[in-house]
Amino acid sequence: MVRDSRWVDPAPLEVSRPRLPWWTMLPGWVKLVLSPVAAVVLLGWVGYQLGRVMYRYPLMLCLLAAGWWSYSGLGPWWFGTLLAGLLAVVWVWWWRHPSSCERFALRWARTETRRFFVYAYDWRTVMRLSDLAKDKRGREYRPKLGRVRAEGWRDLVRVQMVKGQAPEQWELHASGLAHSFNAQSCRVRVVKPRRLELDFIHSDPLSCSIPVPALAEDAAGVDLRRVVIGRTETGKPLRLRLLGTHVLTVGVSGAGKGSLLWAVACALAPAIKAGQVKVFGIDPKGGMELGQAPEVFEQVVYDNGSRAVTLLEWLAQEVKRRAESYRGRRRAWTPESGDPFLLLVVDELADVIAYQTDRNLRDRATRAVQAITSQGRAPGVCVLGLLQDPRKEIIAFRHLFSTRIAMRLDEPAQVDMVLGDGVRQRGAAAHEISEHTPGVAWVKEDGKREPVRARVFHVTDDHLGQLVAYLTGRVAIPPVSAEVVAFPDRVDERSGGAA
Ligand SMILES: Nc1ncnc2c1ncn2[C@@H]1O[C@H](COP(=O)(O)OP(=O)(O)OP(=O)(O)O)[C@@H](O)[C@H]1O
Repeated sequence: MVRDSRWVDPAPLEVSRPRLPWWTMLPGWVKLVLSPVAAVVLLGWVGYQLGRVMYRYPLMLCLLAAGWWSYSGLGPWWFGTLLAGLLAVVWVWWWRHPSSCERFALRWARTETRRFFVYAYDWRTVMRLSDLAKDKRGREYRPKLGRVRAEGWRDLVRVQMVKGQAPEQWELHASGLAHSFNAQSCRVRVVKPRRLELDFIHSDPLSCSIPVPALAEDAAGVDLRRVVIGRTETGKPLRLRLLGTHVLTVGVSGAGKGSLLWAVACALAPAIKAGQVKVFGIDPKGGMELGQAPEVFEQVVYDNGSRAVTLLEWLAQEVKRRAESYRGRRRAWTPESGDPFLLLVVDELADVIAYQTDRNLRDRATRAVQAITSQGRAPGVCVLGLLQDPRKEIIAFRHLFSTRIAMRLDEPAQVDMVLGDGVRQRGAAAHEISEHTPGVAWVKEDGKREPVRARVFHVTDDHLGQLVAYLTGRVAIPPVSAEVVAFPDRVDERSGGAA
């Protein structure tokens, strides 16, 4: 027997009604009149797509056409012979002249294959799964894949963002994008409104140390706006500005801060010798660093006590004196002013302005450094401060250093403190610099959006010997090489001794 026989309304039919394109509703004669226009538009679209493919993959298309022609026209033997001949030519070219082979053949081939098999192949899936594509009213808005350039160690991929997107969204997804496209890391750079360039990094071009070049002879070649102290990851010289700026370098112990300061000294050597640049130094570590070549300095102090503070206060006075003497005559220091350019190097700045236990000395040192950094740019005085700990309690006036260099650091928060907010998200991961690559650093100048990754020259004791010889005119004494004596064999403790 049926117990509950009440009538229940059937569920409404839950299927979406098919939507026909608008033009199917047009009357037949209108379709007839418009059909030539539609055919022209269709042909134009097909031509545009074909042109795009030919523009993106010229090498691949030429090779495919030549392969098809030789295989079908000449037969498999000829095809195999021509292919082997082509490979042999490329190999010999690469062997005899690798740079031109790389530039004109390998880079093209690599770019087209990586574009096709890596980026174009997976683009749609990766955009959807990373939430960078949007679905609105049944229409998908997907970022467009633009130009790809494979340089071997990195792929540069241009992207056109969808409307309403911000580069910050891409920065948040950078790590996921790197994994999706099998890269070690991904950096996001803004090229122009709506256009981004993604750097997919595959290997580190700065993994080998870079020797310091021979000392220049001519002081006229020293440009204080572009002092070359290393090489960037793109192979260009790393140019550090000293005139009109102050430089703060932060890195853990062993990050290579010493190399950086000696690379600056080597680059300035002709100007130091000619008296156009005078370098002052404070090394609170008892001279372990600056004491290696004291001849570079006009005056150098090996502690953080009253002598260091007196030097700082003298420099602060000099800044004021110059500012007064230039008043009404010139806006900023130039070599024609008659004064030398002054560079103050403070190794472990924290020891001078934070760790000094005598409060009076600490306050005087802090006031003097603040005075030099806030007023010294125009009168030709520059501070190069080296530091291990960038916290606010250690240095509250980081913003007065307009060039900041982050060498290897321990934590991401330290990178933000040194380089400023948002720079780490753009790729400047100084906390990920390997301990096996001392001297690698991220350089950020105020006014330039993009940080630069570079490695400073490796300055060895030999180079320092040459630098001292160059400045003093004395013959360089090669460092004494020690003979390593093997440990004696372990003596049995029971028989009366231990090795
Ligand atoms: N640019 C470089 N290229 C290759 N090796 C380097 C470079 N700079 C430094 N090194 C090596 O790294 C080690 C540490 O360098 P350095 O003493 O300059 O570091 P640091 O940051 O000054 O350390 P600390 O703060 O303890 O003085 C040294 O053995 C040095 O030879």
